[in-house]
Amino acid sequence: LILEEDQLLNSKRPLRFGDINFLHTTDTHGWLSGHKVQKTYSGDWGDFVSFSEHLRNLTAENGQDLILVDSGDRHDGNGLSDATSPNGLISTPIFKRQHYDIVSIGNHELYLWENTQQELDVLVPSLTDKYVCSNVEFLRDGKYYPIGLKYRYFTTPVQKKRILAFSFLFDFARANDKTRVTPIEKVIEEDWFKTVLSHFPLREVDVILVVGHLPVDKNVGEVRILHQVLRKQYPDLPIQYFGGHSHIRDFQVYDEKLTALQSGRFCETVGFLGLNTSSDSLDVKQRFFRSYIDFNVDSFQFHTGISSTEEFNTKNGLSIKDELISARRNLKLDVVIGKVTKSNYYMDYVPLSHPQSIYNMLTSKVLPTLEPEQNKTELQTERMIIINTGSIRYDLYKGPYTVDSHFIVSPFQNDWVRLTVPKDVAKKIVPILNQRSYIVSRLLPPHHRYLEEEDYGFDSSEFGTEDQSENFSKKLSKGYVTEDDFGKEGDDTPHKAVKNFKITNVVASEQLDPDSKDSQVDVIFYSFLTQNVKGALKRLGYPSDEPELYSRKYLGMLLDDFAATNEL
Ligand SMILES: Nc1nc2c(ncn2[C@@H]2O[C@H](COP(=O)(O)O)[C@@H](O)[C@H]2O)c(=O)[nH]1
Ligand SMILES: [Zn+2]
Ligand SMILES: [Zn+2]
Repeated sequence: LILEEDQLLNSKRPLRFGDINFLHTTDTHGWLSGHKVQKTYSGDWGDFVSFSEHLRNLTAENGQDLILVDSGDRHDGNGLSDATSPNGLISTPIFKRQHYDIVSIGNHELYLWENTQQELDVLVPSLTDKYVCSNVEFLRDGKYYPIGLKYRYFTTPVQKKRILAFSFLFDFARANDKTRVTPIEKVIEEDWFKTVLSHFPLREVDVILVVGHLPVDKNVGEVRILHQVLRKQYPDLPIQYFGGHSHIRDFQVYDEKLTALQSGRFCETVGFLGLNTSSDSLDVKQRFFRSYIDFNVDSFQFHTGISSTEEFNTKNGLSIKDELISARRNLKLDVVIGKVTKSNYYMDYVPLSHPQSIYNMLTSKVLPTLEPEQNKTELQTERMIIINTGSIRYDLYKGPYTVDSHFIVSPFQNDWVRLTVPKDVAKKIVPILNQRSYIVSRLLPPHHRYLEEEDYGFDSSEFGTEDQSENFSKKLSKGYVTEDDFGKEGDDTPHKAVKNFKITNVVASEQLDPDSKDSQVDVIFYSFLTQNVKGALKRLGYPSDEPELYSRKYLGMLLDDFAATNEL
């Protein structure tokens, strides 16, 4: 069948269902109301619930199971989750209206005790045995307790498959002081873990499921350690990992019966995994099928075969959509403060020096507006302001700049602190902070190449503006083109690939006089970076005291004020 080009333009890659099928979300970061200015990701949590309800019926009718899993990071990145105190107050109850079979924890649930408390008060009690945390515990009356269950052993409703599930967070060193994260290499030596493996021998288990908030790249780190233990204990069993944290789409084959799926970020993707457990003779591509489903109603309706929106919207889905509308209204998230008219500002679709780089815009226009709280007599005439690029969470698109915008771009309400150091020392701090990836910079799939600054000549046309060149693929909307261990057909919707430029760990706004060589400089940075900056100064042979408070007007507030009085 030769489809007309416009049909091809809107074509989607169908799902291939297995005995057991999974839907995976990760790093949703509060984006439950969808992306208002990006049609590709315009689906909201109500649409996702409608989609999953139809898919559960569809699979059950075919004698198959559908399992839903989420691997954490459920706030910090959108006003729906971050415009309340504690953040997540309104968004978590909406999140939990989705019927998950396994929910695990991300590092963003652990920076502040108030967020961990919310997991314990809201999600754990309502999810009961579905909240699984194998290596994170909380402190109560001097004793550590698991957050939820350390593992879950359950039987699937349709196929009656016996699943042994674990959930691991990466070796996170910044958890609040009332929680603790035990690295995987230690967990596998703990009695409870060994007891579970011996209590559920091969004959008692059909599938091992690991839902984790950690990158699942088979060539690096912690998952490989876990893989060796599980594969040894369950030599011939299908094992399925779902990972997160690095905000990428990726799929990796560890062996014929073990694969790992990562499903992006910010409600841009619903990861799908179809697993055939029935036959032993299947090769890996017959046993596993993966898809990265664009988080929008077109994709959801296509995969459920329901063309009418009225039929697609379920009762729960519609009620969640209504709840999202009233939540956004109550939080005033769509109240307009200013306008983004000049251009879109991107995190890594353009190099840092590009005028459309969001880091360029922030360091050149917004950070210089930061004013000290203390009297200026104690201050130096020159200063540099350092931010970590991981604190900037999303692009800023043309259109109204609203109350939601600063939560989307920079949700962290960190104070600014100050250290005064000689200029020649100050100028060496940023290069040191950029030497390692300890302040997480984006991790793209191993096949994906970052572009360097010198690759600047690429087509930097606006995201979403289609150039009308003859070539068919050029007419596709921009989006993910994911290359993984199964090739480049994993995205459910063909896109024209966006390009990603390498982004450093930190960037700085420098107001330094090139002529004054030996002056002292005020180095201003987020309180969040204190240990990193002090570590860099120590490496420079300039150990420092604790920094002083400079300002409590966090970046999101600076951006709001700038947008209210300037054209962005
Ligand atoms: N400036 C701040 N940056 C923060 C803070 N909390 C987290 N972060 C940044 O987020 C990434 C981790 O995000 P993830 O979604 O990949 O888990 C972390 O590496 C920091 O760069 C904060 O309070 N202030
Ligand atoms: Zn995240
Ligand atoms: Zn994370």
